[in-house]
Amino acid sequence: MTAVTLGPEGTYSHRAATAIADGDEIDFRQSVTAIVDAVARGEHDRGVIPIENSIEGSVTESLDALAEYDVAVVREIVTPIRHALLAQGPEFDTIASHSQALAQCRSYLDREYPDATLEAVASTAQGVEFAREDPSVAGIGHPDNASNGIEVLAEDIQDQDSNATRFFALAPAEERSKGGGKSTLVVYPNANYPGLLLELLEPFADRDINLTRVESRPSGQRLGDYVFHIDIEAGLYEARTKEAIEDLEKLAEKGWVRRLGSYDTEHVVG
Ligand SMILES: O=C(O)C(=O)Cc1ccccc1
Repeated sequence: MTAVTLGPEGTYSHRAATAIADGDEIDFRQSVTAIVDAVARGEHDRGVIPIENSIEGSVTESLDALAEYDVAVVREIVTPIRHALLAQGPEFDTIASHSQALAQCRSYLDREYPDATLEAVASTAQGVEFAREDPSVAGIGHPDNASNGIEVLAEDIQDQDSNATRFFALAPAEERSKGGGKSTLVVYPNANYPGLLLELLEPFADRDINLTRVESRPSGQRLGDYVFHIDIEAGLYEARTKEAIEDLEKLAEKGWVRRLGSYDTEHVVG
């Protein structure tokens, strides 16, 4: 098996991929969309992408890629995120990291480095690479990225100690599993009328199925038109889930319903 995740080496996504990869070869891409594309094309057996953070919320590029490409979600990995400030030394004026990491450390950065320029780059490890090449740049990432001239200037700089991120392990669409305690669906109703969202959620409430997440993302078709991402606490194999999705499909007859798959949550210590 081969896996693909966000690079370069040392990203949080890489750490999550390593935790589930069983020694498999891991390849890297510069964006979440490129990872999902590689799995959809069958270039890799597994892809690991960040989905949601406890401080900053959804990784919108991931949600949009899951609505666009036909892939399966086969595992969910939750891991604590503890950020360090990494640089060649204290003389830097720019802090480069993934937009989620910059946002997760907003209070610390405002307090300690109010004059620094914040630069969003492809990943945390990419920011550390830039810091390795340039003493005027610092990165934010996992402290294990400190090596080859980079030191840890501060640890645990995230705004909340409980900072955690959910990652999905993706597989080609035909490997979709119906077994597991949770499932993810993407719904595009292609309609807009009073009570639509209420109607979309009723099939689950009526069958006592708990929702763990509802997110709306613009469909890109027109302003005010949305795709909904729904996580439920039930497996696709269950009769109540099948019935709820049949109701959902009737409501979304002008659009579509995609079952991304069922899985169990795995907690991995960072
Ligand atoms: O850039 C990384 O290291 C990633 O894997 C994305 C990310 C960024 C911040 C917290 C969790 C995941």
